[in-house]
Formats: sequence, structure tokens, C-alpha cells
Amino acid sequence: MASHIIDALVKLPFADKAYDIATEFMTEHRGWFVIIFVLPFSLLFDIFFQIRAAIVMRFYSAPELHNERVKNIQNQIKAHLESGSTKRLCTARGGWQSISPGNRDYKTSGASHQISVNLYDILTLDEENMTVRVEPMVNMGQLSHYLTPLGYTIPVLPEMDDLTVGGLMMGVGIECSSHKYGLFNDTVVELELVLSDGSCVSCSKTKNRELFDACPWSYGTLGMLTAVTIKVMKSKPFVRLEYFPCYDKKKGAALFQKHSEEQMADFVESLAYSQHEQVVMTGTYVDASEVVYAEKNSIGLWYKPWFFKHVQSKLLANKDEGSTVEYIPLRDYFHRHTKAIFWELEQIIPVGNHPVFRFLLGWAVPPKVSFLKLTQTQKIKELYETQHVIQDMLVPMSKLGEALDVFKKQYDLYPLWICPYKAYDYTDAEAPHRCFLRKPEGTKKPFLEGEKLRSEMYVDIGAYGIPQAVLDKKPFDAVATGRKVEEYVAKVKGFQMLYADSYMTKDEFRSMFDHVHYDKMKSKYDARGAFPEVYAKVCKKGQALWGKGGEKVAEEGKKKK
Ligand SMILES: NC(=O)C1=CN([C@@H]2O[C@H](COP(=O)(O)OP(=O)(O)OC[C@H]3O[C@@H](n4cnc5c(N)ncnc54)[C@H](OP(=O)(O)O)[C@@H]3O)[C@@H](O)[C@H]2O)C=CC1
Ligand SMILES: C=C(/C=C/[C@@H](C)[C@H]1CC[C@H]2C3=CC=C4C[C@@H](O)CC[C@]4(C)[C@H]3CC[C@]12C)C(C)C
Repeated sequence: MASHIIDALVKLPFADKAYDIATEFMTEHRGWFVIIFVLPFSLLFDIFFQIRAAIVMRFYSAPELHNERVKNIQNQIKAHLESGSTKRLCTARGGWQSISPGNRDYKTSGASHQISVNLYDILTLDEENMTVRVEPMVNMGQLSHYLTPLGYTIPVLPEMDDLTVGGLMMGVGIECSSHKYGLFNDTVVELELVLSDGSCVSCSKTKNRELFDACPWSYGTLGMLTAVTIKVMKSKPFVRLEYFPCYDKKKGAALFQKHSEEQMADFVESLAYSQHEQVVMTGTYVDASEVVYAEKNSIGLWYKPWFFKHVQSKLLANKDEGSTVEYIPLRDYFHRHTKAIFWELEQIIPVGNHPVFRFLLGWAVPPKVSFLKLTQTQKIKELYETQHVIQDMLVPMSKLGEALDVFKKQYDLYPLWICPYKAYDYTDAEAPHRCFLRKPEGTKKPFLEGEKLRSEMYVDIGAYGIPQAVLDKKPFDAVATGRKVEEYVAKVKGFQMLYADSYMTKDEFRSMFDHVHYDKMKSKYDARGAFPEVYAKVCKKGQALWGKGGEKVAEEGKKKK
């Protein structure tokens, strides 16, 4: 019905003209378009979803429905296998719905067979074992709304409300508690997956460990995730946040490294505003009774300035390098960068941090990333690809200063997000290979001593915005620049976070990420290649390989028939 109406409208004589006017408005007046259309739709969508989640939690037994929904996924995969189709499997979540900036062409090119994974619910909170079992489409906003009032949190709660458990588990999730707990997947204790033959399995450190170890960074290429059990820990209602303004790059990097390695603080983060200026922040959970009310700051309130602007004010006001302290409600802290989408909203709604805008419309931001993606015109997409950078790189902590110089030379954009990450090494005689994340080689002091688990401290540097060269109207080659940064990261044995554009060749990719265990698991659990290779899903050059090689699945399917 809807498609008939659209077809009829398209045939109307003024349709082309109307389309051109709309596209021009969406491109040239993006800010107004976002304020008038994207903000209200984002709000309505969120309200609908919150009501839905509340009803499901209250009236339906999600665990029982869960088993039926998993059966449905098994049936979809079995039917695909039997159909003899050569198409590779991926989830049916639209490319525009994902937080990653790209649109995932394999979802629209017709090359994939898409499996509906309608799994949006929190299943059980186990207070005895301190875990929460959730379905993969549960997002961070839903989890923090549910857990914070109960006095719990998950150890690594990545910032943006719409990030999903499935995407963070099969991809990567980091937050400024990662200096203690590692990545999101390090806090996961059990997974449930539907494999390429349609069977449903659970895996953990003690059950099917080899599969469990292979899932992080596998981007849904080993099976469809259907449930995730995550550790929970007690939280407190406030965070005592201490801001340390730094005016010298060496001192800034040293202070950040010290706080990350000391592990006294529950959260460590830094925002760099220029080559020399950064604000290092350390946060600690505190009870309401410890809050100094004169220093309380509910940064999540609608009229409050954007967090990165607020942090910058510490730098401007405080040239003497003394630190200042604030007490921030926990949920406000967890989602401190959500309102301004880190700092990306400034380019979309330049007046967004003006006090008048904040008072009148501050409650309506941020627009949903998915709706921003959905309403990008071709021209905007091209601008984001060629004149804008969205990139995160993990490098060994000892290289922080050097890496900041590389970012300055190649991208020259600020603020930069700086977040520590403690990479645990769980390998033992039974499972000697660390999957995807290579063991560091040749660094002087690869592992921190005196701990039960060996580990190495890394740091994530995130660059989001327009490079100075573009602002100065000088030439900027996004691909060449991206390649140079990738080369540097590979040289220092770092890792690219793969949610954004990656230009690596297959060999470079396989040399950055350890495939020994992954290849084994791929042959064991997906020998016919029902799912694509991870390279084909995440790297630009790999996406050309997406459709190729599904023949084995088809043959197998025909034989079965
Ligand atoms: N703080 C942080 O750590 C941040 C991380 N990110 C990035 O964004 C990603 C998360 O974004 P989000 O939109 O939630 O997820 P995405 O839709 O981007 O999914 C990420 C990957 O996980 C796969 N996946 C998701 N759900 C399942 C499932 N149920 N079974 C099998 N595979 C699955 C997807 O496969 P498919 O393509 O088939 O759907 C995709 O390859 C992370 O991976 C991270 O790289 C972004 C911002 C912040
Ligand atoms: C990985 C981290 C954080 C990343 C975010 C800052 C970016 C992740 C995805 C980015 C975006 C996706 C799509 C967009 C649509 C465009 O029309 C506008 C830009 C954007 C909203 C863009 C903005 C930055 C991201 C949200 C860290 C935390 C590890």
C-alpha cells in the first residue's frame, strides 16, 4: 500500500522539482532540517521505545518469549541453508540504524541474506551471581535506565544511548572505565549464539571456550548472537570528577598515563583541545552523603552547556594547573558526551550550545544518530567521507605522546578523545592464541607485572571532526591521510577500531589482527562460509569480496534437500 502511494507521488509532474527542493534544504540548511524534523522524530521514537520496554518488563515474561524468538532465528537460518542461496548472512538491522558512520552497503546491495534479530529485551538480573542477561538489541540507554536506580551498573558502559549490546560484543566497546575492566567484551561471561547450521549454543570461559574467545571483534561472522550475560557491579549515585588542566603535552600525557596505570580512579579520560592543552579527568563513585552540594553539577539537565565546552572552560579559567572537583549524578556522567554527540553536533547545529537554544530546545537533543544517517543526502555523505574524520585508534600507552603528534600532523583537529584501555591476556596452555588482538611483541615492558592476569595498557585516541586543512580550504586527501595513520598504528602494534572507514588491504588487516584462532573457529563453526569473513564486513576493500564464495553454502543446501 505504502509503496503504491510513493509510486503514485513519484509520477506526479512536480515530483522531481519537489525532490530537488527537499534535497537542497536537507543539504544546505542541514541544521534547520535537523531541528524541525529529526529532533521531533528522534524524541517520538525514543518515547515509543521506552514505553514498549516498560510494558515488556512489566507484563510479559521476556525469558519465555526469548526461547520462541531464538527458534525463529534458527528457522530463518535453516531455511536459508535449504534454499541453496549463495548469499551470505548478516543481521537485518538496517545499515542506517547502526551507530557506525558508514551505511554498510552489503545490507542494501542485495548480496546478503538478512536475518531478523528482533531481540530487544532485558531478560534477567541475577543479584546473587551479579550478572544481567540481555538480548543483543538492548542498548546502553535502556541498560543504564534499568540498572542505575537499582544501584548497579555494568563495568564498561559505552557512552552513547543507542549503542547495542550485540554491536559492542561482536565489535568493540570502550569507555573510560576500560583502564580497569578492559573492553565491553571483557565483562561478558556468557553468550548464546545460533550457528550457521541453525543450532543454538551457549559459550563461556568454561563451556565451548574456544568459540567464546573468538567472538569479540568477529563482527557477527561466526554466528547470530541471541543473548549476552554481562557482569554487573554495585555503583554509587554520584561521580566525584576531578579536572586537571594541562598546558604541556608531555606533562599531560604523563599525568594521563599515571592515573590510568595507578587505577585509583574508577574513570580516567582526557580531552585534548590543542597540541599542548588537554584536561585530564579522573572520576570516582561516591554516595550522596559524600557530595559537597556547592560542587554538585547535574550536567545532564537540558539547559547545561555541552560537556566538552564545560571541560574546556576549566582550561581557559585555570592557567595555574590547579585541579577542580565536581559531583555529577551517575547517569549524567555515563552519558556526558551523548547530548553533543561528543562534539559532532556543533557542526550540525552550530547554535546548539547557545544558552537560548539550550533553554528552549536543550531537552530535545541529541538527534538520533540513526535518523541523522537516514536523512543524509548524497552530497552530505560525500562530505563526511572526504572532508571529515571519524576514527579511533588503540596504541600502546607508551606511544601516547608520539601518536598525538601523528594525529596532529595528519588530521590536525580538536578536541581529541583520549581513553585508556587495559588489554588483558587470558591465554593459557589450553587456549594459547589471543584472538584478533595480537600479543604485543618487542615492546620494552609489554606486560604489567605482579597481577594475576597479564595485561598491557593501551590508549584509544578518537578524532571526530573537520581537519584544519579543510577549514583552511587546503587540499585534504581522506584516504591517503587515513592510510598514513593506519600505517603508524600498525607500526607501533596498535589496533584500529573498525567501526569507521578502514582502508587496509587484506594482508595488512591480517597482520594487524591475529587470525590464527579466528580461522580455526571459522573452519570449525562455519566451514561452508554461510557468514562472510570479518575483513569483508569491516574494510572498504573487503566489501567488494562480500558476495563472493557463498557457493559452498549453496551446494551444501542442495545436497541436504
Ligand atoms: N564507545 C564505544 O565503544 C563506541 C563504539 N562504537 C562502534 O559501534 C559499534 C556498535 O554500534 P551498534 O550500532 O550497536 O552495532 P552495529 O550495528 O554497528 O554492529 C556492529 C557489528 O556487530 C554485528 N552484530 C550486531 N548484533 C549482532 C547479533 N545479534 N549477532 C551477530 N552479529 C551482530 C553487526 O553485524 P551486522 O552488520 O550483520 O548487523 C556488526 O558487524 C561497535 O562495534 C563499535 O565499533 C561506536 C561508538 C562508540
Ligand atoms: C567510537 C567512539 C565514538 C564515536 C562517535 C563519536 C562516532 C561514532 C559514529 C559517529 C557518527 C555516525 C554517523 C553520523 C551521521 C552524520 O550525519 C553526522 C555525524 C554522525 C552523527 C557521526 C558522529 C560521530 C559518531 C557518533 C568512542 C567513544 C570509542
